[in-house]
Amino acid sequence: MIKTLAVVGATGAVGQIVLEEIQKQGVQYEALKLLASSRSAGKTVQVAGQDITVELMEPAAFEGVDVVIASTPDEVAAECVPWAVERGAVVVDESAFYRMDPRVPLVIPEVNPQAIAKHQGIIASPNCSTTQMVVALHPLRQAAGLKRVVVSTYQAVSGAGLAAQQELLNNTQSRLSGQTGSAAIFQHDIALNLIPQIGSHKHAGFTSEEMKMVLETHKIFEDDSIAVNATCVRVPVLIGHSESIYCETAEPLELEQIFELFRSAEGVTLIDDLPNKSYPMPRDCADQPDVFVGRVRKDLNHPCGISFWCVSDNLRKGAATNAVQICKLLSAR
Ligand SMILES: NC(=O)C1=CN([C@@H]2O[C@H](COP(=O)(O)OP(=O)(O)OC[C@H]3O[C@@H](n4cnc5c(N)ncnc54)[C@H](OP(=O)(O)O)[C@@H]3O)[C@@H](O)[C@H]2O)C=CC1
Ligand SMILES: N[C@@H](CC(=O)OP(=O)(O)O)C(=O)O
Repeated sequence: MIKTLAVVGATGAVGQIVLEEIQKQGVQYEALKLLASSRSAGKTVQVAGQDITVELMEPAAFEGVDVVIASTPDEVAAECVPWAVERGAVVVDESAFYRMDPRVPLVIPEVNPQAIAKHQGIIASPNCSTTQMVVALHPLRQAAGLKRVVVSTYQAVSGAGLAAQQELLNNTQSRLSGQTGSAAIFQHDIALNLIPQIGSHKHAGFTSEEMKMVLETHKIFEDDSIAVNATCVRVPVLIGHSESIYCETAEPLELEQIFELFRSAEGVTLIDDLPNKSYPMPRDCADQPDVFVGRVRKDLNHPCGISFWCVSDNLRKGAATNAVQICKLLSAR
């Protein structure tokens, strides 16, 4: 049982789902604190039928807190996470800021729960696009090794926070009424459009989001030899990231074996019936905790090549659900 649990960024796109997931997953705590910036301090949020006032996040707010789930922008995490750790709390952080720090475990409970044991006060939850891909690849890798991954993402606007969802809705209304919409959160107007840029230029023409998919996959699987090549695209969908994944295992797998691996994998739901038009789509997968897989095919030209389609709610398994699962693992230790 956690004595005092603090949710930082409780008013954000991810933070709001964290509050739901805490109840859904049955996290046991004596007291719950909600923290955010001065923009939201003083507002009331309902959690499990109880009104809780949002407090200002400042160093003293972490006095007496045992566990923190933090969902803030990177620069805010950089400042506030040490405040909590210095006061003895363990922090599950959703931001990208600490993920590649060698002292910080980067954890997906279905894949590398053992990594939690090495924490020194901070445990990071991975990037949303990386999480769903790694959950889906894990059973294939366990059965036959993993050499190469080529992934193209179709990422929902909610990946960029609450304000981004409003930008899609406003700009779509504008377009439909014959006007042009302005772009504040995204690089271009996202309405009825696709933007092949998520994050900033990072390395050799790849964006920061694409490089996260490479580096975080290596860290979680503890294997830098896996060749990962990502192209990340923003699409005009509210919730649910989709991914077209091509991978090459070290040993060949039969198609029926691949289906069976997906069917029995923890956290994976297989929906694959093309003749009956049945496959995962983001609208159907929103609000669900799992990673959905479908359109599974063997490469016609390579014995170890496998193609599949993967969809998951970026705010749930991509963020809040994963962080709350980590919190449950922590409190069970
Ligand atoms: N959206 C997604 O799919 C995913 C997001 N993440 C990560 O989760 C984190 C949160 O993202 P998201 O919820 O989408 O973002 P939002 O913009 O929707 O929410 C941000 C939250 O952080 C709070 N915050 C901002 N600045 C401060 C501050 N100075 N002090 C205290 N609180 C502050 C906001 O509070 P206030 O109401 O006061 O502004 C709000 O609660 C980010 O690091 C993001 O990269 C990770 C995986 C997936
Ligand atoms: N960048 C992701 C969401 C996200 O916030 O990722 P990260 O936590 O790695 O910054 C997206 O926009 O869909």
